[in-house]
Amino acid sequence: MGPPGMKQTDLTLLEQLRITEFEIENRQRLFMISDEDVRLIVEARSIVEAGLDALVDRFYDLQTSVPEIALLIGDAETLGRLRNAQKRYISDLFSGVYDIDYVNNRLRIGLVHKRIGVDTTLYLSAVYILKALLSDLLSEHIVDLNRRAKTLAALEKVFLFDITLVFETYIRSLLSEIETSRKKSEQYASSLEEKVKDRTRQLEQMARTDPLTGLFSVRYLDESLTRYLRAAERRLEPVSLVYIDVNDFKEFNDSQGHQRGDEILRAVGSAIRQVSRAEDGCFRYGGDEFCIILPNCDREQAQKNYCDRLVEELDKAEQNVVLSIGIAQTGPESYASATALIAQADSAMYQSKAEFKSCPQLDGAELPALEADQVTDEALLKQK
Ligand SMILES: Nc1nc2c(ncn2[C@@H]2O[C@H](COP(=O)(O)OP(=O)(O)OP(=O)(O)O)[C@@H](O)[C@H]2O)c(=O)[nH]1
Repeated sequence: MGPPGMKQTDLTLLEQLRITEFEIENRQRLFMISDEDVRLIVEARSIVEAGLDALVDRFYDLQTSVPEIALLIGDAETLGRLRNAQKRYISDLFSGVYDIDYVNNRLRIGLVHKRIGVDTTLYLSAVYILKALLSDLLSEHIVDLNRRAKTLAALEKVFLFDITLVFETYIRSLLSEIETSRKKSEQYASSLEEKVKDRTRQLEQMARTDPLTGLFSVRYLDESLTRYLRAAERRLEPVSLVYIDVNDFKEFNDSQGHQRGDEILRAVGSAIRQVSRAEDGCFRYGGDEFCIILPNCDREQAQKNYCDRLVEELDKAEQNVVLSIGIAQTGPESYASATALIAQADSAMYQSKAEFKSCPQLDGAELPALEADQVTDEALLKQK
């Protein structure tokens, strides 16, 4: 083919197949077509011209008697065109000029045969019949046996020369069909691969997300927290884990219905998203519980910059919802495991809840302050 970007239709058949004058001469040499062969063929021309119409009629009588050939030819007009083309071919054959034009016409025949679906067996049998008819005609008129044999041998060589050209385009056109379907199946495979990747991404996203709140699902909490802890350890930064539980959530469900319960959980989720930074990890732990990982954040900052703001934010949407919140900090001196940190934050949350339950009329500000060594992690109650 030509330079990249060039279309097949920009090139002639000869250019596509790289058949040059030199290549034509080379082929003639390979089939040993000598000047004498060409001369003998040209000398037989008058015999052929005189019998041309009858010969072509006979040829098509034989061809159309084969049902599959008659079907391929199809109609009288096509048959008429084929007769003329065949006459031109025989005239060209006996002109003795096997140049670029001649070759180009032969190549075109291969292409047309391929296009209309003439298989190679039918083509070869037609060549055989034509050659037999021409042999009969020439044998009838060339009396000198030696000359007759030489003329028929010369004809044989030119026929072979022609057949190779026809097959050349035939094969090339088959190869380009294979190439086209290979490209198509490659495209199909890569589009399929893309679809599978997209779907996998979607499924992963779905698996990672809690559908009700849009926060991350608990399934990834351990794995994710471990990653946060490793990163914090490398940078010697503290990490805080905030454990949140909705107080008396069951009551909302029981008295106002499950849908109302869902609405509250969504409101908590949305308040969490509102106050979280992009680098925080927000998880629904299950039921009415939530876990937030705050990287590079100590307990005090978690309380002031996160928990207080979260309570304020939730208050805008739900005035009667109270959260119990526990905070556990780890690092920068030493680092707890993910499981231990979750357990600490959970127990801090429980302690805070217990205090709220024993003294529900107090709000957060009035709650007795917890001693730092009283619990591993400070328990906090956020109450409105
Ligand atoms: N509406 C709704 N309810 C849920 C969902 N998941 C869990 N629950 C319910 O949430 C309730 C949680 O109740 P508990 O664990 O007893 O907690 P609580 O009522 O908040 O009690 P305390 O934590 O002691 O204040 C249960 O009744 C669950 O059935 C959910 O996705 N939607």
